[in-house]
Amino acid sequence: MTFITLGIGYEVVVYFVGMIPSRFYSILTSRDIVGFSKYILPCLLLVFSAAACKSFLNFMGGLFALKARKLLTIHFQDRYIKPKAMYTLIMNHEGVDNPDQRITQDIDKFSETLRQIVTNLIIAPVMVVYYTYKCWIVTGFAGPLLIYAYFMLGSLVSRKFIQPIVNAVFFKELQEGNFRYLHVRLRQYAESIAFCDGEKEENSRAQHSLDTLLTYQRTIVNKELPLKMANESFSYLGSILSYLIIAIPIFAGAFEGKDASELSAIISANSFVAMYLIYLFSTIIEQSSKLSDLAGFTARIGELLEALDKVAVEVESLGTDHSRRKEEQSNDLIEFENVSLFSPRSKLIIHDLNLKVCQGDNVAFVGPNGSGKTSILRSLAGLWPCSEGRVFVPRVTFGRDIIFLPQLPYLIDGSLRDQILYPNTTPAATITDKEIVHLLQKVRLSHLSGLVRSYDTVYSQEWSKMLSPGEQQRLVFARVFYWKPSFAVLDEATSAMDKDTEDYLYQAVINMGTTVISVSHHPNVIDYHNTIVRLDGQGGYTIENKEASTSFFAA
Ligand SMILES: Nc1ncnc2c1ncn2[C@@H]1O[C@H](COP(=O)(O)OP(=O)(O)OP(=O)(O)O)[C@@H](O)[C@H]1O
Repeated sequence: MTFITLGIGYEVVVYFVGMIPSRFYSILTSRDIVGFSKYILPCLLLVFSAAACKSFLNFMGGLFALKARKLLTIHFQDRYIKPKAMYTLIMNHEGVDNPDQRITQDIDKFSETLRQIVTNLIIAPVMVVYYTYKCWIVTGFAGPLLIYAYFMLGSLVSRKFIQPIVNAVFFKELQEGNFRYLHVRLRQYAESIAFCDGEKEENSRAQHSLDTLLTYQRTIVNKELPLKMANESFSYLGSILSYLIIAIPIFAGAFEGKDASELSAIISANSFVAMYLIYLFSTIIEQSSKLSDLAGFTARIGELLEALDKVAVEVESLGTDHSRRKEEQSNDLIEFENVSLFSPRSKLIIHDLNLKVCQGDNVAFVGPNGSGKTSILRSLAGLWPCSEGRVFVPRVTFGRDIIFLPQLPYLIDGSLRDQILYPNTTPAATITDKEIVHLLQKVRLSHLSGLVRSYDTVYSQEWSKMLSPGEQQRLVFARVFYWKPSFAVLDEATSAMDKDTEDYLYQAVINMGTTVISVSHHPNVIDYHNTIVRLDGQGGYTIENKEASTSFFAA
């Protein structure tokens, strides 16, 4: 409302500013010195009011863009960063490129372009009606009719040039995302690249990506040229049209009997009305190039929104599949019942897996690379749906019943305290300094106390520099000792540790009463498990335990 009020206020002031020349003509041609000096002050006031209104309008536009970005980004983040949605989107919807870029950049550009358009267009329709009326009073119906016909022609021409730009903007943003991702990866893998002397190759890849991006950018620049030419010609022709329109009543004899000074004042006042009406239409047409950008950003944001709608349905079906529990299902049991699983590329991972994991029954999944060990854990976590059968798991509340540690330790941007508490699902979860010292001792990372400034000092990328991969795995392992879950699912979570620490940590977790479900290639780790599930990579498996050993093969 403030925005609209300011806009209307500005237009009213502009109207009076527009009348200033006409008033001066009249004062000067009649050599009225008293009138002249009296008119200076209101004239200055009008000019400063117009400047103030325009500045505040711009300021409000800034706030509008900020609000639009905030609302949209929060909406997208809430739908994207939620259980399983982000993972499902990235895994199953590869067509939706760079969702991160759409959320962090495209929404911002969308809001900024929208602001420019809205600032110019929010009150344009009202003003068009008002100035049509004013123009009609002076020129009769012929003036507005000419201007409207002119406007229609202008819109048709610019419309023809907009569509190709919309597509180009869409693809340019896609390449923008790819280019940015390439640089993020360079930073992430700087050490590996340096070890391999891969800089030359990386440089040529970066160059290629930049070339592709610039080709699209160049396409936009090319396609904007005819649009800009049409819009500019439309604006300049418009100023001539205003004199054509004011000529109508003059030649029709409407101002017969007026002397030259009166006539020049009338021409000045009336041509302003016609000119302003044309200016309003030109402004509307000029927005077309911004509209094409806006349409490009809208397409990218809209596509993500549609994908998130589909993801919500997919996640819901995952949820019903996964968390259905038997009446008699106990909280101390994980059960795979006739589970068959395929990868997203339809590779058979496991056929008809039947396995009960009771408390104290430590299970290890073993098998060659790519045989599907992690995939089975994905079905356990509810990330992949089973094509047949069900996985029954205890209530999945992180830290109480089940905890997953992947092979790549995930360290957050935060303090040491945050690292241990992650993911801090319950606001009540806290840890004292004494407990931190104790946990660090437990995972053999006592020296970390000396490396951090305090347990609450926030670090981001420094974590990966402060700690080696094995140390990062140890730090993440501290979460198991903090949460003391019934089940710990460890997917090669100790693969980078030395054997001694690996043995020590496995022993400590089992002594704590936590049941471990592991994936590992290390024989010493496998020894800590009483049930071994061996995958053959073809969908078949064998189960070995202390009492007996059974074999199952894919049909
Ligand atoms: N997101 C995915 N899309 C398509 N196929 C996938 C995906 N993730 C895994 N796969 C396929 O599923 C198969 C099993 O992968 P998985 O990661 O479970 O193997 P793994 O036994 O844990 O291997 P490793 O011992 O190397 O860790 C692989 O052949 C892999 O190509």
